[in-house]
Amino acid sequence: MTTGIWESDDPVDTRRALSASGLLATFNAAGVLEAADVHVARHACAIAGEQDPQAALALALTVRAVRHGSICLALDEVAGELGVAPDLPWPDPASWLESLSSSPLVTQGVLAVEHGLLYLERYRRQEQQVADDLAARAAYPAPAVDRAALDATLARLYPDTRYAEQRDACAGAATRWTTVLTGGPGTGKTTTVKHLLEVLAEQVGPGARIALSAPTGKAAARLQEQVGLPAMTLHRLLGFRRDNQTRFRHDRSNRLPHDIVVVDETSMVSLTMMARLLEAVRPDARLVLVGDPDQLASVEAGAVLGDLVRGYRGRDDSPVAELETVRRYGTHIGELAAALRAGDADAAVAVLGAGHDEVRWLQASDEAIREAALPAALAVHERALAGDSAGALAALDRHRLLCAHRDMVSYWNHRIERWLSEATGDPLRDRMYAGRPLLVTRNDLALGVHNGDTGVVVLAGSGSARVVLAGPAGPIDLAPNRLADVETMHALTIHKSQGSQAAEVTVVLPDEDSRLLTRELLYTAVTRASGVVRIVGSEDALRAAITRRAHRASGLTRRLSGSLTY
Ligand SMILES: Nc1ncnc2c1ncn2[C@@H]1O[C@H](COP(=O)(O)OP(=O)(O)OP(=O)(O)O)[C@@H](O)[C@H]1O
Repeated sequence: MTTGIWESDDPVDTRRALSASGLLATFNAAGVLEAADVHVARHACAIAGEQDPQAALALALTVRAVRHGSICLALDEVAGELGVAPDLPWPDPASWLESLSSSPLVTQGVLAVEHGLLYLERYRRQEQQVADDLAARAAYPAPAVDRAALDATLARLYPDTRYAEQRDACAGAATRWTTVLTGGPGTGKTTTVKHLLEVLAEQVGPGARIALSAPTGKAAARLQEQVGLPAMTLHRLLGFRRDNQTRFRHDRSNRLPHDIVVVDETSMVSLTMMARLLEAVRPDARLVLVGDPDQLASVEAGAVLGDLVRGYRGRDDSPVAELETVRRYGTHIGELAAALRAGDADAAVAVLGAGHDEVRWLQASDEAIREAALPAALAVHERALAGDSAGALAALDRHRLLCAHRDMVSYWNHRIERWLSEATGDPLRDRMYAGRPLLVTRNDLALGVHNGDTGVVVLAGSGSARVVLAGPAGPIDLAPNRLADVETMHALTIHKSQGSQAAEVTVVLPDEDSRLLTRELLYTAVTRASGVVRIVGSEDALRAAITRRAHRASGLTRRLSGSLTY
């Protein structure tokens, strides 16, 4: 019997491509390919005049790989990696690859084969561009450095050797055009960014133009709050274009004017965005990429930050500065995060089982979730009814309930609304009830709101409902009917929580056999908490999460560590 990733006998399942035949139909029926993969492959083969079913299968699997976050596909590994259906008619990898090299799909620029890896040509080009731009930045004549000023400033910021890794990171950023600053929670990334900006602004001189940026509105708002300088989303920095979703106003022919560009939460930057950023930053501008490579990668394809860290490892000229020492002493969240990063399940179980107030482990029950989530929902509701926008937004950040799966998010959203209604006596009949926590799910340029922004419905003085969103430059107040794309946020997927933090976080683990349950997912969830983290789930689920890695194939690490000269 074949075991698919998703299997369905339902004839109206939208993942079934009913018009498919041959290999594509077989792999679709087995749950390996979804309808979208099949349709793209069939369409491209028809246009290119490719009739070989194995070539169509290779293309469909590459589309599938990109859909799952990879940049490319290793044909010799795909069957093993999927771990499914050994009795499916997988072609022999060597002859499959061989025949692909002369496929019209390759000669007509749909697919590309490089070093045994299969790419959609667009992603191969972007990956090469990222490697080339980084190489060009490294080869550009090094910035002129005022050594005396640098040494004096570093001595003032770091009077002793306690923060040597931060000092080295600042010194490196002064002497290179590109810096990749990495570290887990509480290792001092924010403090280092502040210091590094001081050092770089002094080196550039009066009037230095600084851009602070992050991939999401929420992350940009947090960066601005922490650093005390205006920050914006990467999309805004690069300049939205209404006519094109993946191109920006600033590019190679219209570079950003800034002398210093800092990007926070770089783990969330996709390959496409990194390519756009690198082509827009002037070669003689300092670029500082900050992030935690152990977190979940971007929603779109690529895990660029992790690739950069691995690709530069061991190179004398590496621009990577790793902060390894946790500076928030006594934090058990830090211990748990370190255990997760190291993949040490026993250590994670020990920290969680020790009964610390800061890190709690609860068996799954409605009561556990109710106790964790209801007080925060009540606090938001109370402030919202009082018309206190700032208080409601602050209460919103007190607690996050995080789940792996979207269906669990809607389940808990309904449960919490019911508990809230019972506790307050408010039937919450109105869709936009006071205290409804909101997550924006689509950018709206006209309103200045971004996918990922959070907010709350607040009762205004007139008694009418208003939506108040936490924007980078302060609260954004809107009439509810102006926001079409919002979801209730009593609970949130871990993916959507990336780039945000809350004082308390409750993580509901899915079943141990959930394919979403990976070390990166759990690590990302745990590191969203600044004060208290609760894990709700079984030991089996916890251990399964720590063992399973989120793998994203790309050739960037090899391009960076390979034969390229810098
Ligand atoms: N050079 C330093 N001097 C004094 N205190 C420091 C220094 N570096 C870090 N700290 C302290 O350590 C703590 C963590 O630092 P910081 O907030 O910069 O870390 P972070 O990596 O940005 O954390 P997070 O990812 O959780 O936001 C803070 O309380 C900060 O004040």
